[in-house]
Amino acid sequence: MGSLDTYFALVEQNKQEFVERLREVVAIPSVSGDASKRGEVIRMGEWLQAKWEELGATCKRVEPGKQNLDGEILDLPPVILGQYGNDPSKKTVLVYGHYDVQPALVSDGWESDPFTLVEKEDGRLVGRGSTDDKGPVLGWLLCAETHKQAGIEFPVNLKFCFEGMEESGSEGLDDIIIAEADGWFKGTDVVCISDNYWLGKSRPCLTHGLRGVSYFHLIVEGPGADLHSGVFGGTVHEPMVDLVHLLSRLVDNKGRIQVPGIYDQVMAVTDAEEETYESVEFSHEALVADLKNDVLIHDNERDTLKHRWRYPTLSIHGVEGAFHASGDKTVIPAKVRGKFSLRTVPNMEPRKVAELVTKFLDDEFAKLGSKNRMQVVETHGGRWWYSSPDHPNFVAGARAVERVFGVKPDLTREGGSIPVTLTFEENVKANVLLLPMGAADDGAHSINEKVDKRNYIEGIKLFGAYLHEIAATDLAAA
Ligand SMILES: NCC(=O)N[C@@H](Cc1c[nH]cn1)C(=O)O
Ligand SMILES: [Zn+2]
Ligand SMILES: [Zn+2]
Repeated sequence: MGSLDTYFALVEQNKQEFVERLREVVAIPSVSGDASKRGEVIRMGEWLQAKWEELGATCKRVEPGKQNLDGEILDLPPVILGQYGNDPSKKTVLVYGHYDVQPALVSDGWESDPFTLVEKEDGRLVGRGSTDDKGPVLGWLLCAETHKQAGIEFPVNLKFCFEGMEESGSEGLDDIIIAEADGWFKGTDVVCISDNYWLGKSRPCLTHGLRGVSYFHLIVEGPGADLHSGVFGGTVHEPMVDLVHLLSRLVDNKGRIQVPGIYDQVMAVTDAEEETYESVEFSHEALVADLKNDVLIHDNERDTLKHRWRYPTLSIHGVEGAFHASGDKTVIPAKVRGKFSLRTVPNMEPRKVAELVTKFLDDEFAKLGSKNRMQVVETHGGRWWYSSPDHPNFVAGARAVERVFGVKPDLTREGGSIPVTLTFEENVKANVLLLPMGAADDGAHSINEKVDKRNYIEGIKLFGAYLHEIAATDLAAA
């Protein structure tokens, strides 16, 4: 039996133990966006470092500094850098993941406590972070542990970079990557990130593109304090009325962005690209089932995918300062802050996007003739990423998928953003492969987040198979 088969057999044998390990990490509520949970985020980073060190890895804990979260000054969670193996005759693979999670409350609609992993009869492992991104981050550790347990030589040198702020803008991480590009990350041959999802539920994929994000706040303020609508309605310019008007001008209800010039920067669809949509496994039927209702704009799968992968979109997220509680408060809010973001694609320039959006809103606001004050602020952003799926890193990933699942992977792009991907590619100067573990219906960021036990266990096998394939691949053929 080959060493990889021995590895697969041991992963199978350890299945239930691996579920228990996931239970242990899900139980640490490492919510980076919640100041009261900062200690838990740090504890999660320390847990990871300790486990890797027990296994024999060398780790470095890097402190990204401080953060001002709603007026509270907090320590940013550590970035855990690691090196497992240092054999000059082996290739070096750098893996990235995040150990923080999105907020989760039972009152959001969870069927059970989000931080207590529940194994369902249908194979779902339900818990916050199970798929995003604790399952994959733990998967790399279990892959290394299982090799050791089986007495199989680890096929590569593994470097890792695990952060605790991904769900809150990866504050401080870019600077660390740039500073360590010729330090800790020196000698990296390829990078692998497991932090996205299959296109459907049955066929694995390799991902070679991400959209960027440009996030804006649109602030409208007028009177010095909230007002009584019976006394002042109809006699003052209401900030909320101005804001609602401006937000409504940004995008139409077919998803078409109304900001002039936005589509000018978008790369045209080529014949070669058209062909790539033919073979992917994606159906509206499954998508509608996940959505629970048919709210789709487009009437065919290809257009839906194009609008997820390769066209820009604009979403309106919320309004701070508006009355939102139950009951009927007759208030005129004095200051409101609308939040929206654009997902950006090749070849959109973030600076140009901000310029176009700001000019459009300035012009629209001027048309209102309002005496309120309006301001547009870009609060955070990340650039799009696109890479060729022909690189040997992807060839190794595809071979690993075939070995574990017996099928060729879909080649996908992702509608979401992982800005750090481009930071690694540009600074570490190595090809990046996105190798997801979870399925399309995992519900990352949503209620009842899950990873299917099959994806989790086969994903751990996939990570091992990928590392063995990398060891056997001629990367110089790039
Ligand atoms: N798993 C990737 C992911 O969900 N990324 C976030 C990144 C982000 C951007 N702005 C705030 N977070 C995404 O929304 O795409
Ligand atoms: Zn994630
Ligand atoms: Zn996430």
